[in-house]
Amino acid sequence: MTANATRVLVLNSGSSSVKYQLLDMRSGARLATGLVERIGEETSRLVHNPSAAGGERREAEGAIPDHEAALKAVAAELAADGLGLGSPELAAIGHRVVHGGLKFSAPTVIDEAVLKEIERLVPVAPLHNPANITGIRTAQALRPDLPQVAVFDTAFHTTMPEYAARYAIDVATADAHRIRRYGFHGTSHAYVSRRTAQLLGKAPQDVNVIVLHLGNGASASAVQGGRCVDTSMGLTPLEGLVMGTRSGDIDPAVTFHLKRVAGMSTDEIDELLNKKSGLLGLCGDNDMREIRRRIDAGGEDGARAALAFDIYIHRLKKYIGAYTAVLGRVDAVAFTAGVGENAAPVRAAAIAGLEGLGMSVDASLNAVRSDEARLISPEYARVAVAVVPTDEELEIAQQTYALVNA
Ligand SMILES: Nc1ncnc2c1ncn2[C@@H]1O[C@H](COP(=O)(O)OP(=O)(O)O)[C@@H](O)[C@H]1O
Ligand SMILES: CC(=O)OP(=O)(O)O
Ligand SMILES: [Mg+2]
Repeated sequence: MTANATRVLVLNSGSSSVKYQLLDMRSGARLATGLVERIGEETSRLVHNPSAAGGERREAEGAIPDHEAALKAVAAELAADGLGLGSPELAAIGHRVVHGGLKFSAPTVIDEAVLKEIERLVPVAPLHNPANITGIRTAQALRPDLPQVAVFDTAFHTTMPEYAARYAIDVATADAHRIRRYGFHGTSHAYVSRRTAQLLGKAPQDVNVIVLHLGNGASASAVQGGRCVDTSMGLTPLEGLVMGTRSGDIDPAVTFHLKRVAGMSTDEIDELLNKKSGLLGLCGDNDMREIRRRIDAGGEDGARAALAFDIYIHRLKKYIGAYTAVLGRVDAVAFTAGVGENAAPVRAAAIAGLEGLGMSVDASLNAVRSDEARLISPEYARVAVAVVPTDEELEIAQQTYALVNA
């Protein structure tokens, strides 16, 4: 790596999307940001924004069949602005990797052994790890000389105490198959809990925060003095909150029933719970904007959307209550990710009725639209309620750059 290599490209490959950012770590500039969504459909869309590097924002629609094609399209867009992967200014590529099991509690330079371990974990992150592997392999082929770094969603949760991480099942069976709670979205929970402490003017070690990461995937975590002590996702990103298309918590016997009585196969049940459940399964929509629109329109259709919304909120409230008990003292509740940052009605409904826990939301502060971290609780409130935009890409870039310069 040369002294001029101060840039990091971050790839956040999801099940059907790739988000990316090119950052200059010396100046802090985000030279390019972008997104490929609906990969595998006819209507894939690429949005590329190199405005910080003086380029023009571009949007293209058309079929992008898989993640490899998506990454090649991203590489071509970057190259068109003189920001291509061939640039000598590039120091490293940082990859979000969703499942790192117990092996990886820190960012890791990727070699064949690391890739093999990420591959071994595919059965416990079937929507995510395959996309992450494709991202890594494609980037390696384009720049074999460059360090590629994996930043794991599970890393932040490795501090969970054993009594929070273990399921109450036979220990020998659990250990033989490494069945335990790993937790996900850790990069976001780490960033948001630290940023919340900063917003309160305190050091992370002095603050207890409940972080609610509400995107398409959603998870809650209890962060005590900067360390994660509990989180809602488990062996896989299926447990916990109601999500866009995932059920979150259910009685595990539902799966036996679906198999024995409904005659479904294991793969069909997997698909049902991961892709056809959650808000989508409940009302036919997984986008909170559309759900709010239907509720506002009223009628029978609105009532169906309202029930889905209420189920989503009820689960969220239960986790806020549970993590209040786990933490003992809560200094802040922080809402983040697509729904948490944008959906004021979700924040209002989740906190409504929690005055007994010292939590409330000021309606006019909650209605403000902003990209900044901000408080939405009234001044007198015992617990701060905050909206804190997450920045997984910045966090991944910083961890990647620190590792390759260590
Ligand atoms: N303005 C908005 N109002 C309400 N919900 C929104 C808004 N913008 C985005 N969302 C929600 O955020 C979700 C995407 O969140 P995001 O954190 O980007 O998810 P992911 O990273 O899992 O793809 C959308 O599916 C939608 O439900
Ligand atoms: C782990 C996980 O659920 O990630 P995402 O929200 O990106 O689907
Ligand atoms: Mg996300």
